[in-house]
Amino acid sequence: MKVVLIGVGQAGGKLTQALAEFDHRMGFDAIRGALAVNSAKADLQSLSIDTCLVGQARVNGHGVGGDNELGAEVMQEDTGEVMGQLDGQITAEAEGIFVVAGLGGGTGSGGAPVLVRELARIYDIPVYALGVLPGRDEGAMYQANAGRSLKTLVREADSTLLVDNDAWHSSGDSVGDAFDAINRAIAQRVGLLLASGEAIEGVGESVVDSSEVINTFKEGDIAALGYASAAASEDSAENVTTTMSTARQALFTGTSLPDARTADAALLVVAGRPEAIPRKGVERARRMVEDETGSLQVRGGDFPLDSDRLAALVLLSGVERSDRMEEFMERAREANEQQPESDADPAAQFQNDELNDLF
Ligand SMILES: Nc1nc2c(ncn2[C@@H]2O[C@H](COP(=O)(O)OP(=O)(O)OP(=O)(O)O)[C@@H](O)[C@H]2O)c(=O)[nH]1
Repeated sequence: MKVVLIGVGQAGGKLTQALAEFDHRMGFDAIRGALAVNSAKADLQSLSIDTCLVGQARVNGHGVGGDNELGAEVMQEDTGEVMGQLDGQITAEAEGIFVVAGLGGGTGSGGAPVLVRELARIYDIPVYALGVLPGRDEGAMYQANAGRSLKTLVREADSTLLVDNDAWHSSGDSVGDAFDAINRAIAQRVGLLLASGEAIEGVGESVVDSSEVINTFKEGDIAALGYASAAASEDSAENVTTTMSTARQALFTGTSLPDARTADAALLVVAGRPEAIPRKGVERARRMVEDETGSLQVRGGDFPLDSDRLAALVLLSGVERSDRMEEFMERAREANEQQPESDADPAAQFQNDELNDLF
């Protein structure tokens, strides 16, 4: 699936860069453009992808300090500049746009929904959000910001693929190291999903194509992505059990949103050398995903990849009823009530009482 990525805020920019690097390193070429947008100049300077500074007139390159209403406002004011920079990148071959952001901060949290809405208005291709939920130990402001941002993203985006920072615990010795490890893990999963939806000439019908990814996303508001891999034998007949156990692991312990299991639709992709992928195993694993998610719309297919391992990717669409989502929304609602009354323009993007009717 050929996509253009737009990272908003610090997490969004770093994740976008990690995705572009993974895509390049693997030789996939699914990512046709990558732009980082931020109100903090310093955050953009450390990136090697294209960048766009917004809100200079308001915050003079210093960021919005976790104020996501201000994040929404600066994006609104400078949308034209961002769109101008995207003009040459979103070409006719692009099949989707991903707006990537950490939902707990200011620039990404407030700016991403504004950008998604604007992109959806202008382009005919699907506009997705890739959003990072703050971990449980992050403060009330982060939870409230993420709740408000998510509320708007769900309304504006074709689908919101959520990644929970709590889904990966890293042994990195600093917060920066831990984030880098999380970003690499996310880039690998999302990068494989995007690449697996690329039409590859001369391969069999069982190979996943971009319409299957798009149609799976279409079935729900919030999506999660599971991943696991294992060493494989060269002979596909010996890999039936491995395919089943890897798919189970991807679904039960490897999702980007812990506990996400019931879904409205799902896509199982088994990646590895074509001669090592057992057809019977893929079909059995697909039926297992059907049983476990309770969805009757579970697509399955292969992704030829030159690797000694077999990997299973499970895209789950419509996971808003998961325990983690409900727990997060409850905390976001509580945190939102504790926030001081907003003095922003009532027509502004976020309204505090909106959270009460989420989902
Ligand atoms: N996975 C991941 N999460 C991150 C990273 N950096 C920050 N976060 C998370 O993202 C949220 C904060 O968002 P940032 O992207 O730092 O903030 P911002 O959008 O730049 O907004 P301001 O700094 O307020 O202008 C928090 O919940 C962090 O835990 C990162 O590199 N990777």
